[in-house]
Amino acid sequence: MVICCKVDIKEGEKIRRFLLDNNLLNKNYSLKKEDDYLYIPLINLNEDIKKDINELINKIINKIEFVEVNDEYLKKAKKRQMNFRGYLLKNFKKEVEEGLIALSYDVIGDIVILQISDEINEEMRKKIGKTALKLIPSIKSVFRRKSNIKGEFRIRELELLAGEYRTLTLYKENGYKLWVDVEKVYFSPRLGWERKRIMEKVKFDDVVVDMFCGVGPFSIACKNAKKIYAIDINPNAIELLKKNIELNRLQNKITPILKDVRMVDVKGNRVIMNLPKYAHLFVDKALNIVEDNGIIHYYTIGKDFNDAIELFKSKCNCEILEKRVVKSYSPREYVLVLDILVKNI
Ligand SMILES: C[S@@+](CC[C@H](N)C(=O)[O-])C[C@H]1O[C@@H](n2cnc3c(N)ncnc32)[C@H](O)[C@@H]1O
Repeated sequence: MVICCKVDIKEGEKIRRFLLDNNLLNKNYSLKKEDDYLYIPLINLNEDIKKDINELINKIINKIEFVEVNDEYLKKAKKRQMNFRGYLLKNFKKEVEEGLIALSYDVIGDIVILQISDEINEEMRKKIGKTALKLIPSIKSVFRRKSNIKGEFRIRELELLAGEYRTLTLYKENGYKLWVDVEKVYFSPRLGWERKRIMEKVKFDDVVVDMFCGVGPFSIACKNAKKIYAIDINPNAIELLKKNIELNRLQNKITPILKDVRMVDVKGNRVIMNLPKYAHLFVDKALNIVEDNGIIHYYTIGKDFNDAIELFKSKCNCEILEKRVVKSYSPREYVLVLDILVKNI
C-alpha cells in the first residue's frame, strides 16, 4: 500500500510542487487522476509528519485527505534509466581513468562505435556492447574500434560487440543525409560542426574542389555553390557518394570523380583538403587547382599552426584568413584547419 495525498485536481500541480520541494513525493510511483481528484504518492509518513504536512498544506488549500492506495493502482513510474556514460563510470571507473575505455563514442545513424582497448577481455567487451545497445537510444549495432585509421582509404577495422552485423547506415546532419558504410569508408560525425562552418562560407558562384571527398559530406555541405568536383580514390566511397548525390538531389551540381587527385585536372576557387595526416604531401596539387584569390581549407595534424603556415608561405603569396582546432587527435596533437587565401603562386 502507498500513502497518497488526495487533492482536488485543480490544486494538484501546486501540491505536487510543494511535496517535491519538501522531499515528500514518492518518485517510485506515478500520479493518478480519477474523476476530479489527483492521487499524489508520498514517501512513508508517520502520524506526526502527516499532521505537519496537513498544517502546511492547509495553508495552500483548504482540504487535504490522506488515503492508502494499493500500489498496483498507481502505475510504477519508470525508473530513470542510467545513460551509457554513467554506466561506464559506475562500473569501469579505473579502466576509464587508465584510458582503456573511452567515455566518448561515435553514433553514425543507428550504429555506435565505442573505444575499448584490446586489453579488456572479449567477454567484457561484449557485455559493454550489449549495455550500449540497451542504453544508447535508436541503436541497432555496436562496434568497437579495432585498429587506428590506416591506409590510403583512411579506414579502420571494427569488431562487432552487439546487435546486427550491418555496417551501412543513413546519417543526418546540417539538413542533409548521407549513406555511410562505417567499415568501407572514412567518416567522422565529429566533423559535423566543421562542415557547417564551411557550408556557411560557400558563395553561390563558387566552384568547389573537394580533393578527398569520401562519401561526400563536405561536397554536399557546399550545395549552395555553382559547381562541386568531388574526388576520391576509394571506389566504395565514390559509390556511396553517387547515392548521396541522388539522395540530396544534387545531380546538377556535384561531379563524382574516382581517381587519385594527382591525376585529376580541374580548377576551382574553393579547395577542400580533408586528408589531415597526409595533406602536406598534396599542397603543390592544391596550388595547381586553386585559382588566384581562391581559398584552400587545409586540414592537418599538429600541436600548433606554425608548420602549416610556414609550408604555405614558402610556396605562395597567401594570407591566413582563419585558423582553428577542429578536434583532438592524440594527447598532444590536434586536427587543425587553416583557411588560406591564395593571392598568387
Ligand atoms: C580523411 S578521409 C576524408 C573523407 C571526407 N572528406 C570526410 O570528411 O568524410 C580522406 C579521403 O581521402 C581519400 N584519398 C586518399 N588519398 C587520395 C588520393 N591520392 N586521391 C584522392 N583521394 C584520396 C581516401 O580514400 C579518404 O576517403
